[in-house]
Amino acid sequence: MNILLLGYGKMGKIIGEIAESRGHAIVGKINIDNRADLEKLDPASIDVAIEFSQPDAAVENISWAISRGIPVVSGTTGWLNRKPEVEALTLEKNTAFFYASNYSIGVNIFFKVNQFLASLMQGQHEYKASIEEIHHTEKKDAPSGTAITLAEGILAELKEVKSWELNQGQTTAADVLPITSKRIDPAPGTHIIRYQSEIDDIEIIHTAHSRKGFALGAVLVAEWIIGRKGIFSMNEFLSF
Ligand SMILES: NC(=O)C1=CN([C@@H]2O[C@H](COP(=O)(O)OP(=O)(O)OC[C@H]3O[C@@H](n4cnc5c(N)ncnc54)[C@H](OP(=O)(O)O)[C@@H]3O)[C@@H](O)[C@H]2O)C=CC1
Ligand SMILES: O=C(O)C1=N[C@H](C(=O)O)C[C@H](O)C1
Repeated sequence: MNILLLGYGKMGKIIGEIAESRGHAIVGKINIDNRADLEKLDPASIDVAIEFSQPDAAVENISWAISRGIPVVSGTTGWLNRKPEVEALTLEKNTAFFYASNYSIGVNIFFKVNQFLASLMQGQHEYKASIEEIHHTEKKDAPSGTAITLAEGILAELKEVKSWELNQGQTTAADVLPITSKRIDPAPGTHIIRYQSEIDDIEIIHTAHSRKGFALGAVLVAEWIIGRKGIFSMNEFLSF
């Protein structure tokens, strides 16, 4: 499989290594300073693009590939208000777009555990729910995309909670789910869900030990998406 890497930073580099170890070829490594190289590539020779760049570059990168009929696997966080645009372009060009805020299998199991726990907590009004996420200091967005997905899972189950907000320690209303973002090197990604009451606390934690799980997940999805058309997420990939 010929893979174009849109974004060749911390994630792009590990994805490239894992893809090559699985027998794939990397046909382009695109960063902010060599975007002009895109025009030297033959789109017909690219099987899939894997996009891990940065929030303000994601739509341009993804649209470049989709508009040439190249399926895209995207992991960039912090741009999802524009996801409908990308999805419409995907359908118009009859290609494929896959998005996940987190490609690690462990986190996707954690998403399910989070939603199940939230369903059990529905109606237990003495508990206050909160989320904490910890990442390295180079991270550009807050809260993390994973924390937002976790918050959406909780909001779907806890009827008394109406919205989430980025919070750095202030008291929040009972119907608001606070998300605290901490930036501590070299944390690859830790997410903690807490339900706290006067009597006890319940916590579930996912800790990534490296970026390998995110990168391997993205490569496995890139292998899976070949030949598919449409809009996909980890739910389809993992058959959850
Ligand atoms: N979904 C998931 O599982 C995961 C998602 N992520 C997300 O992936 C994204 C990338 O993370 P990470 O690799 O750690 O970040 P890095 O900052 O290490 O890498 C981002 C890369 O994108 C490049 N870039 C910036 N602008 C453009 C542009 N216009 N076109 C092409 N490339 C560009 C940067 O280039 P330059 O260095 O020249 O500025 C940099 O090399 C983040 O949004 C992060 O949150 C991260 C891990 C897992
Ligand atoms: O920027 C990162 O590093 C990560 N970003 C993703 C996110 O925002 O959730 C996934 C992972 O936690 C690492």
